[in-house]
Amino acid sequence: MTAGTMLRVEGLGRAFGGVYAVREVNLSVAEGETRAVIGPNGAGKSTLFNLISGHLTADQGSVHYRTGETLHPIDRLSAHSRARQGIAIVFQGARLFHGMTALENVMVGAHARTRHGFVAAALRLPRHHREEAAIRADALAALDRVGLKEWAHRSADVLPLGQQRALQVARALCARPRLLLLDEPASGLRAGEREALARLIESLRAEGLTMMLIEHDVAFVARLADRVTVLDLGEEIAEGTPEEIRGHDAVLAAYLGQESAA
Ligand SMILES: Nc1ncnc2c1ncn2[C@@H]1O[C@H](COP(=O)(O)OP(=O)(O)OP(=O)(O)O)[C@@H](O)[C@H]1O
Repeated sequence: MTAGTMLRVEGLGRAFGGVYAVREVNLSVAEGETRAVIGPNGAGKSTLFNLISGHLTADQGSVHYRTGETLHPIDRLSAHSRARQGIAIVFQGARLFHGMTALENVMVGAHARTRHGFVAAALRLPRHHREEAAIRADALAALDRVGLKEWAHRSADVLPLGQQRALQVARALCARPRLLLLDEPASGLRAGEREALARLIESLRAEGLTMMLIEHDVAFVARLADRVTVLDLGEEIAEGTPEEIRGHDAVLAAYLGQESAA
């Protein structure tokens, strides 16, 4: 069976103070694909993710996303609406809620997507109790999926960094995403923690979840990604399989340029 397209980005552009952070970017991500987005610092990777998730609005271009059988434009939808349609993002360096358990951290994320949300929760309406039980079950399932079930009732503050990242992924999974955007989930992790995260991403990939992943380590990318998009100065300079990208002249130039500037 040929997989359909999950996401199509056309001519996408966004400027800050007259300078393009993302410019004329075109890409398509297939259902079930893991797409890595790489590029030097300031290349526009995070901006691209925020344009897809709706946390930033585009100046130019469009984003189409699969709902049902076809792709639909989502440019006019808020981040909240896009999240409800299954686009989840784990922000770079996202924080956890201190003083809460791992389970509560996941549940707080899930409350934001419910129909009644905090108002019903605060008023303790009956419908809130039904929702609360459902959210709790979803949150426990998400923790189990990332290997943190044993930590559910422990304070999130004591989690090692690698498990904090897994907890962020659990929060995103609790919304039952169809497209998961991970912005540098491995940054700052030690080798063992990176390995655990790689295995988690591999397991989500094996489940068929469509993902986009920002990452600097080319070996990490080669292991996890089906295809790689390379950005430099806001523009897409290459796209291909990890093997194709590794030998690409423009990619090497972008990275070497960054090293010599550093
Ligand atoms: N909210 C903002 N206001 C002003 N400029 C911004 C804003 N967000 C991003 N930029 C600029 O847009 C460019 C792209 O930034 P972006 O964070 O998307 O790059 P990146 O590839 O994710 O970089 P890094 O690898 O360092 O995270 C940079 O020059 C950055 O300074």
